[in-house]
Amino acid sequence: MEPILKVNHLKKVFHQRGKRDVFAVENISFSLQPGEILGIVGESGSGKSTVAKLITRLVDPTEGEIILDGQDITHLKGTALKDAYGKLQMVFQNPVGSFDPRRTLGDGIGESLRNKGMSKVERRKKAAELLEQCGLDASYADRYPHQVSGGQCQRAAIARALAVDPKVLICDEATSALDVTVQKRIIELLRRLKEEKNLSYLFICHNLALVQEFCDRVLVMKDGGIVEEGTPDDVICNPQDEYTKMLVEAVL
Ligand SMILES: Nc1ncnc2c1ncn2[C@@H]1O[C@H](COP(=O)(O)OP(=O)(O)OP(=O)(O)O)[C@@H](O)[C@H]1O
Repeated sequence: MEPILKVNHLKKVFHQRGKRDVFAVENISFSLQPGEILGIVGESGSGKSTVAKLITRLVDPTEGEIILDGQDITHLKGTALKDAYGKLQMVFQNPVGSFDPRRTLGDGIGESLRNKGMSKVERRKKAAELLEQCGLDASYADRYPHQVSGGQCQRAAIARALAVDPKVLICDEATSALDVTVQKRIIELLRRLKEEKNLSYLFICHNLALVQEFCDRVLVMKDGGIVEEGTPDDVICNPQDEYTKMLVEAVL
């Protein structure tokens, strides 16, 4: 099967004026299959978020290529990049901060549909539908981000990500700010949506237990590189790499 996302020899060096360069991501390659949930773990600073930002082109790679659904998107710009990004969306750790505080959740969810030429009425209808798919009553469309709980806001953020019918969701610590029960419900929601919409997830998470429960495969990152890769049972229960062993022991 053709991977839905493929990353080849990706590298990112941050140049900082008057300071040493930061080698955040060094020559990493991996692929994500359709319908797969691929976890990325690693200690703080190992480069996980930079990988997400490179794939979503929030930052430009120093070297390497990013192939999304067969298309090389590494150097796309402007409208071409926007079009390609209909297939890929991101869900962040802090849902409240990811919405404009002066606009309702419904407006936030409908924003990306405006570019598709949808009328205001159609956008409202679609936002309500998406909220319901994500387990929230349609009336939440009229609430502001500060008027909902963290879990509800994350559901709205997932609804917003789904508005453009993506194929891949990148979840960067998407459940880390939520308490354990809410986290569990968001995971259940992501599981259900994956089946219903045939999504693939890149799931960046420092919680190894959650990765073990949720992911099909996991990459372990250290100092910008991948040091181990395999099923969560293999990597977490039987780590081969010394760093992975240390990471697993640290949470036991
Ligand atoms: N814009 C930037 N400029 C300079 N250095 C950066 C920049 N963004 C990230 N870095 C550095 O790149 C390295 C990787 O950071 P990154 O945020 O990808 O790590 P992470 O594994 O996601 O960490 P965490 O789990 O704490 O979020 C770190 O040393 C970080 O300080």
